[in-house]
Amino acid sequence: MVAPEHTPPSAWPARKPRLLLVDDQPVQLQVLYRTLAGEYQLFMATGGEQALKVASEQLPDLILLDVVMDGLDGFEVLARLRQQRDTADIPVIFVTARGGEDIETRCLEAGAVDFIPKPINPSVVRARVRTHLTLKFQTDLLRTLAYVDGLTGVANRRQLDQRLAIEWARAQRHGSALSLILVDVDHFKAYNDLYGHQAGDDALRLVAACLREHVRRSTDLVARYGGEEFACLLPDTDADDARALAEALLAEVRALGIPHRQGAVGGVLTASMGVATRRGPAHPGWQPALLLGLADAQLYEAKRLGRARVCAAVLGQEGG
Ligand SMILES: Nc1nc2c(ncn2[C@@H]2O[C@H](COP(=O)(O)OP(=O)(O)OP(=O)(O)O)[C@@H](O)[C@H]2O)c(=O)[nH]1
Repeated sequence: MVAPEHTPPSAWPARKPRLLLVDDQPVQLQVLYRTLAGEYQLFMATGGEQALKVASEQLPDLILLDVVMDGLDGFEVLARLRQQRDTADIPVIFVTARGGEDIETRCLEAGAVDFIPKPINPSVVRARVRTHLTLKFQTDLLRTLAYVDGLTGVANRRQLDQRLAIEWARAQRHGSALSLILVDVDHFKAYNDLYGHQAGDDALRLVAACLREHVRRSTDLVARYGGEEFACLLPDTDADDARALAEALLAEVRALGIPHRQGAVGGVLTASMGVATRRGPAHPGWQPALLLGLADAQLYEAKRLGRARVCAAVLGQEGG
């Protein structure tokens, strides 16, 4: 059975999808507006520069872009959208009067997902917009499933490994600092045994949210590293700052006040932290695994010394 047109496919978000309509002729914009108003949240631009500005401010789900415009034309706008990280993946449908024979091919080769000829047929526009939004939202969903931990909503191990490789290469290139905090919940097996697996899951969600709330720089990453273990990747963060942050996280996790009768201290759930920092000039033999290994060794040391504490070490020359 075909779903009625007003039933959004399941990958669609609960909010109204956001469309940016771009045409330098107000009459054409109005036609598009009348065709799509109601079902979508619409933004409009009457030129290329304005389109780029609105796109980066509003991050629409889909852009309907006129090809022939004064100033920046549609091809230039699309090329610039692709150069910006935030707008690079926004699908674009070109809308244009039939030009030369190869215009459709040119539009698709430039990276547009589709091409709609003017004068537009409203039901064709609505159908194509719907199709491309569905593809876009399915892609978003797959990306989320591939890179986000299902239980806690923070990054998963795959995302951590990829970001660590990127940040490691950057730190080596610039000789900049890169820190990693491994956070492991203390006596978590006992917690599960005492309070049940469901309560264990809830506790992991609370700890993840706590880490995310306090690891705040836009370049930082909080990830679930394994069962009851998390990682905080901190680019451009030297040993002292990383240690201070780890101490703060230690206090914040404890301050959650999650009761744990067999916890390490104070009858509440705590975590141990292992911190590793790389600094100074690049060393050709160094690999990201070295930073992970060092953080892991520090975590082990924190556990060995009685848990609910921070241990830290540095990879690289002193004062580098
Ligand atoms: N509820 C829940 N438990 C999990 C999850 N992942 C791992 N665990 C549990 O976490 C526990 C980890 O136990 P251990 O590795 O022995 O560590 P621990 O009991 O925390 O002891 P220390 O780390 O030495 O303080 C195991 O019982 C796992 O089953 C999860 O997603 N949900």
